[in-house]
Amino acid sequence: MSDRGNGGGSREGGGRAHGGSGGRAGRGQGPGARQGRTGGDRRQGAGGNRGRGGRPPRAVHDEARNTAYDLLRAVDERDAYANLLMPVLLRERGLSGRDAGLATELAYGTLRGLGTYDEVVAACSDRAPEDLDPPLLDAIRLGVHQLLRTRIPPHAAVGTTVDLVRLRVGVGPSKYANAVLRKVATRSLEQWIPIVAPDPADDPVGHLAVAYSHPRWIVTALRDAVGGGDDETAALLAADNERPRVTLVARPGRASVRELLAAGALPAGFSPYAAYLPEGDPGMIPAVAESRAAVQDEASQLVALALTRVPVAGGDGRWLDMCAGPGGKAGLLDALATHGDEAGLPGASAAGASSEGGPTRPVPFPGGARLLAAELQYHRARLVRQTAGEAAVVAADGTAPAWRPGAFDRVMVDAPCTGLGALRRRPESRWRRDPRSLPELGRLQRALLGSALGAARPGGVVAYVTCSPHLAETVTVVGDVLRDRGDAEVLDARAYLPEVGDLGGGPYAQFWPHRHGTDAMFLALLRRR
Ligand SMILES: C[S@@+](CC[C@H](N)C(=O)[O-])C[C@H]1O[C@@H](n2cnc3c(N)ncnc32)[C@H](O)[C@@H]1O
Repeated sequence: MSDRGNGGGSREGGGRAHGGSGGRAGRGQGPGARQGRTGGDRRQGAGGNRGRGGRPPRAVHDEARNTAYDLLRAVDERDAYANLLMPVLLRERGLSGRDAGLATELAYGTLRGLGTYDEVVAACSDRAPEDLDPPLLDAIRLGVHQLLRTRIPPHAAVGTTVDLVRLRVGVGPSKYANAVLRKVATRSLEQWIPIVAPDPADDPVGHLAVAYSHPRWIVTALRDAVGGGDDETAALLAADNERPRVTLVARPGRASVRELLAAGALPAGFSPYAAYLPEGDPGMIPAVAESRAAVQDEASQLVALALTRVPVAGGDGRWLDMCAGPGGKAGLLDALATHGDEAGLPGASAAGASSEGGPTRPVPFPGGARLLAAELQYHRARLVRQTAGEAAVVAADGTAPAWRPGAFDRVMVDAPCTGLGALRRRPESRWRRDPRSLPELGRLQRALLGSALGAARPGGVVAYVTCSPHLAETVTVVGDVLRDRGDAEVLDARAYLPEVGDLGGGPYAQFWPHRHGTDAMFLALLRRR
């Protein structure tokens, strides 16, 4: 993984294990070379795992921890996506129930927290984490996660990690891991943070980066976007470290929230088509298995719904989703276009609101439209076909449109972005994102939004959406495109989401994990003049 990029130098704290004079520890070096670098720690391991007569006992194979470890190695060695690989590993190894839950929690928690953990490791060793052999470092991180963020007893956290290192890395490194972890175990996470993180008075961003395990540039970007100071930034970063709840969408005309509730889901807070699944495999719910319902973040549902609620005068039969793959929003838009917004809005009616309420009042769409879903990548366009059954789906470049200008009444452009709004979902992604991708993404975002406005007819509506709150991808893009084109006006997106509060100062709507429990999704609604 690329960059830990944290807040800066650790301050001296708990006694460091003596790692000797640098050099990489690991399989390449004989264990003898490393013995003694761990501070000459001859004491019994904290796991009590030294056998009689001083000989180490046979390490115990622990399938859940081994699986978590293999996931960490795959993420590091071959850039695997944790949330795609983990289900495969669990299936291959026959892990289910508590073991599957443990393996997943340990792997994802370690990936999220490693920015903090590496600073603690640095304070407990005279070798910098980056000088350690990556397999050893990953195992130690797994142990630190168990010590500092789980209820696993310290002796078990240390003992099982030492066993893991002995089995998977070597006997010498296991002694080093034992020494480091025993030092880590002398303090709680709350006690380590003031020791290893920069002083918040001197370096607030650096402090937050270490305390909440985010790269520094992401802390800066999120702090600018949330605009609420360090306390609110801390709440946001903390929410990024939580496992997101599983939210389902019942696609109108195909499934109902009632059906999802009957299958064990709970009522949702905002979207009339959402339900929360507290536990269990969503794929076991018939409506999900039959693609009538799906897993979809509530903010993703609401931005699609908001686009359909803006009244448009004249015809309203042609909709476009310009960046549709893999098809989450297209699946909902397709169902809304075909069957209408069945759930409706309190106090609004499809018949009267448009004429009586003026052009800004939200209106439930009555149905009878057709969606064209476009996606650049052919294999992702195929996925859209599975979710958007009534839509026409094409593999097409939205910046070089195959459709006539001004052909659509409503256009969704859910632009490619850094994904900083969905860090909760992809545990390793914060370490892989690169701020150097922003200029190129910005060019594409501007081109796509310009093209979306070109595709909308005068009076038609465009939704510009990103799963990132980064200002360079949100307000800056919209502002630049509006200034250059001069043929669109901004609507107050919040007016089309009356069930959601706290969406910011407008006219855009910004969702937040710590405020809404959703991804940090951004929505701008624009009307073509
Ligand atoms: C943020 S994702 C869209 C997610 C999708 N709306 C959903 O809800 O499932 C952005 C998508 O835009 C596609 N894309 C990138 N450049 C594009 C272009 N020039 N034209 C059309 N699609 C493009 C990407 O392949 C990616 O699938």
